[in-house]
Amino acid sequence: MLKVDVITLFPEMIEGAVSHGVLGQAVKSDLLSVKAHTPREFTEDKHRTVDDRPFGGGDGMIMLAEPLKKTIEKVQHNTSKVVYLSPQGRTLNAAIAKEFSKEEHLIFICGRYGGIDQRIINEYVDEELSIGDYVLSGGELGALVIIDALARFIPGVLGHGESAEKDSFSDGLLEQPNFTRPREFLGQDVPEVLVGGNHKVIGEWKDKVSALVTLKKRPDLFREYIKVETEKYNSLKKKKTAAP
Ligand SMILES: Nc1nonc1C(=O)NC1CCNCC1
Repeated sequence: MLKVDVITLFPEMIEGAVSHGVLGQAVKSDLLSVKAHTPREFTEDKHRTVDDRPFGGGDGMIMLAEPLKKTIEKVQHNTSKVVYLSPQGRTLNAAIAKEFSKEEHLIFICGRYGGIDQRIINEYVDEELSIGDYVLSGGELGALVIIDALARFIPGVLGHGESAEKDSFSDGLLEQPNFTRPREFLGQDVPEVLVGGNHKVIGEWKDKVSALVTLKKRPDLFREYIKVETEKYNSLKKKKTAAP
């Protein structure tokens, strides 16, 4: 079972978010463990200080190294992967979420204020990860986005018949449009093919429309998809011609 420890000044943000929906069910079913830890537990002064002014001046306070060190060392063991949420990291995508879902133990460090002391990054952080090119007030929402995205790749988390492999982006394409009852709404009908019951034809329709939606909305993704599929085809062809 993948174990996730989140180091945050606001543990209730994490605890609340992982107790609902798909994530809540995954935790309840012991498919995933998510625990939050605050560096304030490891402060010794009466104000429970976790930040201080940056050397060299500048805006924003910096999270102190000592309470972070103690919190990390409380949860860390030899198979831990320590991830710091930061705009300076590589940007999250489905492939990274899938990669992370295979880890044994993830520790997410959520910075607040201006960030954390660089010596913590140098000493403990295996990877910085960003959820996008913008600045948040804290790393907690980033950690939750990653936890939600990676959970979908853990076997058993999604319902029967559902699979993260069919999610948008997982096969490199956006998802086709979805419909449910009624058959007609606001003068718009459900595509006939989807109510025809022929699963082969429905699957072909979904694949075609998924490619068309991607071409229209994300031509960059579509170009990458064509490149990957062409490489797969060429490699298969090479194997066939090489085979005795
Ligand atoms: N973008 C981001 N992806 O992950 N974290 C991000 C972020 O903006 N973190 C803040 C940076 C300034 N200090 C508070 C946290």
